[in-house]
Amino acid sequence: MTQRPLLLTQGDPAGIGPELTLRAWLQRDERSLPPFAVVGDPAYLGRIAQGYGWDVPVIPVKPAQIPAVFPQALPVIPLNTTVSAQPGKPDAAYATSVIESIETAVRLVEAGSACAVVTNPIAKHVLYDAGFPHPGHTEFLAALASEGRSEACHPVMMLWSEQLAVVPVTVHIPLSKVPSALTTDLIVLTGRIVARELKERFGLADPRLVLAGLNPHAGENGAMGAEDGTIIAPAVEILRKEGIEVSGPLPADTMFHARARSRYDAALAMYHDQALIPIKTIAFDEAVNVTLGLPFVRTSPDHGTAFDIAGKGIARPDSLIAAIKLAARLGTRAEIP
Ligand SMILES: NC(=O)C1=CN([C@@H]2O[C@H](COP(=O)(O)OP(=O)(O)OC[C@H]3O[C@@H](n4cnc5c(N)ncnc54)[C@H](O)[C@@H]3O)[C@@H](O)[C@H]2O)C=CC1
Ligand SMILES: NCC(=O)COP(=O)(O)O
Repeated sequence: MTQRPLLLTQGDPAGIGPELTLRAWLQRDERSLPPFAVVGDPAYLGRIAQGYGWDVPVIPVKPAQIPAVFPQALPVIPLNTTVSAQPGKPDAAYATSVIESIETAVRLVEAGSACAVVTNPIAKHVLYDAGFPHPGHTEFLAALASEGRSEACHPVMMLWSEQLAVVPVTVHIPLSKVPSALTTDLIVLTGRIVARELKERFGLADPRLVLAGLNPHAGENGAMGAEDGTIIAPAVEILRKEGIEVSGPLPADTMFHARARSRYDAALAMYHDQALIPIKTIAFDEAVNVTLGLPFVRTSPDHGTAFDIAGKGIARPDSLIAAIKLAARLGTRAEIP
């Protein structure tokens, strides 16, 4: 069996993605990383490596050449657009290259040339300035995956680590819009996808889910908010009837300590920060963002573009490396003989 390589996207060229990618390649042996290539601008990556004095030969390749090149050089699938960004100085002028990189990586994975996509961080506001219509990677990847299908993919964001896995049911929307966006149907759909993929992709025989409440004390019997009883509790009932092991709604403030975490495999949170604060507090350097509900594997580091430290050589590659390893593990299912 030959494992197909992974494809890393360029991410925002002014962020820490390029330097982390170079560092990951430098650590390929000590961290036992599978072969990967970047979809990016080889000249730009070469300049970043040179700026740090890192010995990273960068070689433009076609997908089939990645495994042979990877041991000696960082393989790069060249973009049509060139990049001349300055680390730490985001600019919407590079949005075309950012989007082209993601789209090319997805198409190559769909064509079977690679087994998974690992995205480097993008700054959403920079892409919005250039007219990008999707909230983030998660929704853009689902839109790309849905093209030509009769039914659109429903993407689910999961932040995963050995200690904790969390899923925000609503994602990149203002807090004020969360109560109206939260429906029993949305929670049930999310719970089904999480249960199915924890089984099929992560290999858990009987995944245990918990659902957080939305309000303090999960609503305190309705005195502190109605949604826990009227929207979340019915979703728990429906999922249970479908044979999924699930409990909740639980008060969110007491479900993330170590003993509570030992009782479930994934926690569904009702909004972005309810999910991401606990995992980034417990496992900032190890956690991985993985998109469920897609027909291909996509992972990403848990952090963003970190413009404040880009170009300083101090960004830690650990979460990107964890994302590469998880993508390889999940992508193994799609291995070719
Ligand atoms: N998957 C993605 O594409 C993601 C993109 N973002 C984007 O990133 C941009 C910046 O977001 P922020 O909230 O500032 O979060 P951030 O994760 O970029 O930075 C938060 C803090 O953590 C530090 N940090 C982040 N990664 C680090 C690393 N590998 N090593 C050492 N320190 C690190 C940064 O220096 C900063 O002080 C936003 O525009 C957001 O849209 C945020 C999260 C994920
Ligand atoms: N806070 C998580 C995040 O922003 C990741 O979003 P996405 O780009 O993976 O959709």
